[in-house]
Formats: sequence, structure tokens, C-alpha cells
Amino acid sequence: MINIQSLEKKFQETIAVSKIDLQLEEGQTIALLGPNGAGKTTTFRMLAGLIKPTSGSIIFDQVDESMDHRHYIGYLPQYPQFHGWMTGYEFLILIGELSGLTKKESRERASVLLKRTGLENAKNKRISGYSGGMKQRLGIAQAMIHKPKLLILDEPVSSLDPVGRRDVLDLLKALQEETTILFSTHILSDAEEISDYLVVMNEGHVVEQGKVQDLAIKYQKQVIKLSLSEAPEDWIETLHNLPYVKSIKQQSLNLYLETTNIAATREAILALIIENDLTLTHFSIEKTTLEEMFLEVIGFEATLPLIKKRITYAST
Ligand SMILES: Nc1ncnc2c1ncn2[C@@H]1O[C@H](COP(=O)(O)OP(=O)(O)OP(=O)(O)O)[C@@H](O)[C@H]1O
Repeated sequence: MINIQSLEKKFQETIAVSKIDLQLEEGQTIALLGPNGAGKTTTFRMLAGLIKPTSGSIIFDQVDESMDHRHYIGYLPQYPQFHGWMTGYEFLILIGELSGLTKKESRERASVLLKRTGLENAKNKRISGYSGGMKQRLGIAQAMIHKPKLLILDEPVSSLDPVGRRDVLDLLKALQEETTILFSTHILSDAEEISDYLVVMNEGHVVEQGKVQDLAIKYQKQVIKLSLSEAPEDWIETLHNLPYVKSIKQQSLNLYLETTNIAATREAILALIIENDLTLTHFSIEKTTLEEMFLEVIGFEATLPLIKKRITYAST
């Protein structure tokens, strides 16, 4: 759908986006992840046609070449501005007319979108009285007014409380059938929940990308957590020498062994325990989450495995 080639944006000496390449497929929900200053907003603003790239290209497939490509894009900025004195309905009609719809079309589209975004009952209320989540849903409605093929949302849930956040995530899930969605976040669980493709940026570069399930497999580590009643530091070296153990991390009395073969390492640990008459106070098999992938690719090594699934084999 969109082919981004060697896209770069410099602000004087700052390289905000550094020659990135991306292919976005129609129908996908793509999450752009990255810490503050990674270049997410700058990338979005170039895609939305709000700022010009320093170099590189953005090519839209299967669109009418004679049309401004902004026609195909709906954009919700990170800090959307509303006229608080207007009602949600009036605001959407105004945006509809500004985007080229007739008054009648704008009214019809505004009504459809207010319903779609769960704001029908608040349509005649002033926006100044809307909650954060309602404003964000209104912002999504305004971005959808001209039926864009691609909806770009800059941090749509970051500023919301848990209720507003849930409402907006559910709305995005519902909109996936209508349009391709590209949104940014620095919260991996939100990205995992609603997107099928992840792009991770750091310091202006794309440092990882792929389908969520492929990245989960690529970065999933198998970890054995165990606790001994004895001082664990005395056993770190011995455990490290067991078959298939790649690394060991210690947190107080707990040891986390990353292994490439859970079964073989488990057998070896149990043999070691019996041989040395040690007391095992905890033994479980853990799997790391994509959060660790995120920390790894942006240059932070996670201090401990972040655990998603846990299979406890023994605990005495
Ligand atoms: N108009 C500008 N003038 C100068 N520097 C800018 C401008 N806009 C962005 N930058 C710089 O470009 C870099 C990338 O900023 P950008 O806002 O794109 O990051 P981001 O990933 O969206 O971060 P955040 O999560 O904090 O919004 C930062 O170093 C930022 O200070």
C-alpha cells in the first residue's frame, strides 16, 4: 500500500528520521513503537504530508496519481486541538466541509461516525465537557471523516486513563475492518493487543520490524527460574556449565537460567540437586514476553526476564 524508501528528515543538526525503509500492507494494523525522540511523530508528519522529507520517497500504490495523497490519509496528532465551545456534531460537520464534503454529506458522515465512535448520546454536548477518552474518539472520528484508506494515529491512548484507553483500543479493533491503521505507542502491550505488524524505531532508525507472531517466536527465550535454600552465588558457575545454559541472572535468592533446551537443562539441574543434596525451594519454567525484545532492540538489556506464561513444575 505504501512504500517508504530511504526516508530522512533533518532539523538543522538533528537527524529525526534516518533513511528508513518500510512497506505497509493494506488491511494491516501496524504499531510504530519507540521511546521518546525515536522519530515516530516526524515519520507520521511526513506521511501525512504536513512536513517535507529532507530526502527519500513515500510511494502510495493503487491510488489515483492525480490526487493529493493526503486524500487517502486520516491523521490524528498526538495533541489534537478542538474548539471546546462546539458540539461534537458541529465539529465533525465543520471538518467534513473543510475536507471537501458538501454540508449534507458532512452531516450524514458526522452522524455515522458519532454512532461508530460511541458518541451518539454526546453529539449535542460541548466538546469542553467531553472526557479525555471521548475527545480521543472524536479525534478518530474527524480523522475518518473522508473515509481514508490509511488512518494514522499518533499515541492515541498514551494520555488516557484505563477506561478511556480500553474504549479507544476497542474502537480501533472495530475499525480494523474498515481501514488500514498505523499508530504509535511506547506501550508494547497495546501494540501486541491490536496490531498484526510491529515496527520499532530508535534514534531515527528502524531497528526491528515484523509480524507480531514472528517477532514473538524470534525473541522468545526459555527461562528456568529456581531458588535454592543455599547461597545461590555458590552455584552460579556450576549451573552455567550445565548443558544448553546460555546465561544466568540472579535476583536475590532467585536464579534465572536462559536455556536452548528446557528438558535437558531441567534433567541436569535435578541431577545436580540430588548429587549435592541441595534443597530446591522453587522451580518453574518461564517464557519471556515481547517486552524484552523491545528493550533489547532499543539498547536496554532487561534486568530480568519479563514473564508471560508460567509452568510451575515443582515448589516445595
Ligand atoms: N520541529 C523540530 N525541530 C527540531 N527538532 C525536532 C523537531 N521535531 C522533532 N525534532 C527532534 O527530532 C527527534 C525525533 O522527534 P519525534 O517527535 O519525531 O520523536 P517521537 O518518537 O515522536 O517522540 P515522542 O514519543 O516523545 O513523541 C527528537 O530529537 C526531536 O527533538
